[in-house]
Amino acid sequence: MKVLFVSYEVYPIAKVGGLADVAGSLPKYLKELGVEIDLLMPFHKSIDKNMAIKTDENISTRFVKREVSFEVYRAKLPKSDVNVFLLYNERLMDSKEIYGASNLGFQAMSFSDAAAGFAVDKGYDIVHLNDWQTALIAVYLKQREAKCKTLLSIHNLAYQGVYGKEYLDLSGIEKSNRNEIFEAGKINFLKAGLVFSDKLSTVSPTYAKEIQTKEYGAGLEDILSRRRSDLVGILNGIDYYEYDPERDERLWANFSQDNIESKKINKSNLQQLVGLPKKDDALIGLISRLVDQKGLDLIEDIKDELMKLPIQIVVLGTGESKYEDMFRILQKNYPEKVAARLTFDLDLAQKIYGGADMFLMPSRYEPCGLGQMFAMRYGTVPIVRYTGGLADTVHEFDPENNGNGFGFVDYDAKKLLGALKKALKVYFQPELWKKVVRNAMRQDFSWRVSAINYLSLYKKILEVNNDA
Ligand SMILES: Nc1ncnc2c1ncn2[C@@H]1O[C@H](COP(=O)(O)OP(=O)(O)O[C@H]2O[C@H](CO)[C@@H](O)[C@H](O)[C@H]2O)[C@@H](O)[C@H]1O
Repeated sequence: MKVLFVSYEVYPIAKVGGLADVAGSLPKYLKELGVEIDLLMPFHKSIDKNMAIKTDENISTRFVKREVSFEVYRAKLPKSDVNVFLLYNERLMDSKEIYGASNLGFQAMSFSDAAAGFAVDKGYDIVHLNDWQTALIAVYLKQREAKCKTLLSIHNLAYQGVYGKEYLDLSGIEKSNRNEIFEAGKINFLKAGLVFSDKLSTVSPTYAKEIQTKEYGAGLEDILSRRRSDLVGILNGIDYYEYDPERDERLWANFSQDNIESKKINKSNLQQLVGLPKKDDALIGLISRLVDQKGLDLIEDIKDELMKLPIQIVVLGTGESKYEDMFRILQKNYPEKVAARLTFDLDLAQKIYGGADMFLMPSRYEPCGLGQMFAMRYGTVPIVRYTGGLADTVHEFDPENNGNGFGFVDYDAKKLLGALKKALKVYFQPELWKKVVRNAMRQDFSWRVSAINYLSLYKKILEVNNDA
């Protein structure tokens, strides 16, 4: 079985958020299961030119109205045997930011058209698409009458790639394929993928159900519920080789379930690094894109009450200025309690996962969420809103000492405060706290199980193919 996994982000080559983590790890595990899998991504301007070798191949668009030619580069996914192909066009890749191109819509469309050609030329059986940026591949494959099948994975329904009519004209999408993807004068790239892909998946079972409702469907609930028999939720995993508290060189001290005490060394070093006083207060980490999805307005609502609790907060994130400002001001007003690092820093992220006591993720919606999984792997207890993948991975610590975290259901700031207080109560009983930390560390969030689920899905897609 030959699979082409297509993504705009692949860790460690280019990363903005969780999509990169998935694309940089799932293919490795599928390869171990015997799938012949290659990655395909744009050669973003931010990527070091020396990491890949230029091949003598070029691949051109076939449908988009202004023909675009891409040079094909080749590399290996670091620490693996997985091939990565990168498509480069100097004019289209004109920004150091992954999503900063002057014409991102046209870039994504041209990349998708060329990617469809690449998949056909190389004879892949399945093309695995990820999010709106690659969703048009399903349409272009259909227009090529290609044999290969498609799976579209939704990592975040809120980003859909919606563009004006001129993009529909530019796209070269045939009239017969336009019906559902052109609405109210706009073309919707993600919807095109939802209509034309053979199978659909999203990154947790709960989110798969939620997105069929008006509350979470972001306007696409109808097509998603119509296609529910083709839609599955497969929980993301994390890379257990790359993220291992026993070996992680970014930590000051390594630790394991049997040696949780060493985690304290990381805490005090982290406090020093970010300029917080060394105290026994609970150190809460928050690592996130600072956007509405992540429930940060709940923090804003209770910030004064929060500052009265025996806690310190270390925030690492970039995003909307209203949230960056909120944390900047909190740090200014409470320098002993809040450290805000408004930057993108993978090294600091690991130090926070390793050194914090708790990890805060009060998301409004969360397709899967990786932050809480990294946190648990490093013995950092999650406090979450039970939605999407957070509901599938975090379970309330109870009087029988079962459970790996704390949370709340209603999207309500007081409920968040209540969850934090529950966590603090346990935190100040060190023997009990060790139990919840151990429970969190004992979870298996590796790709082991989920990769097998993807493999079964690939097989199912090909069975459909053979029957046809
Ligand atoms: N400033 C910063 N510095 C360093 N690292 C930072 C950072 N800001 C964020 N990160 C890292 O980016 C990743 C975020 O992943 P998440 O899955 O938690 O959310 P995201 O919304 O990006 O992903 C979307 O896609 C993923 C993958 O499917 C889904 O899990 C998720 O629910 C969905 O919203 C984590 O690895 C985190 O450590």
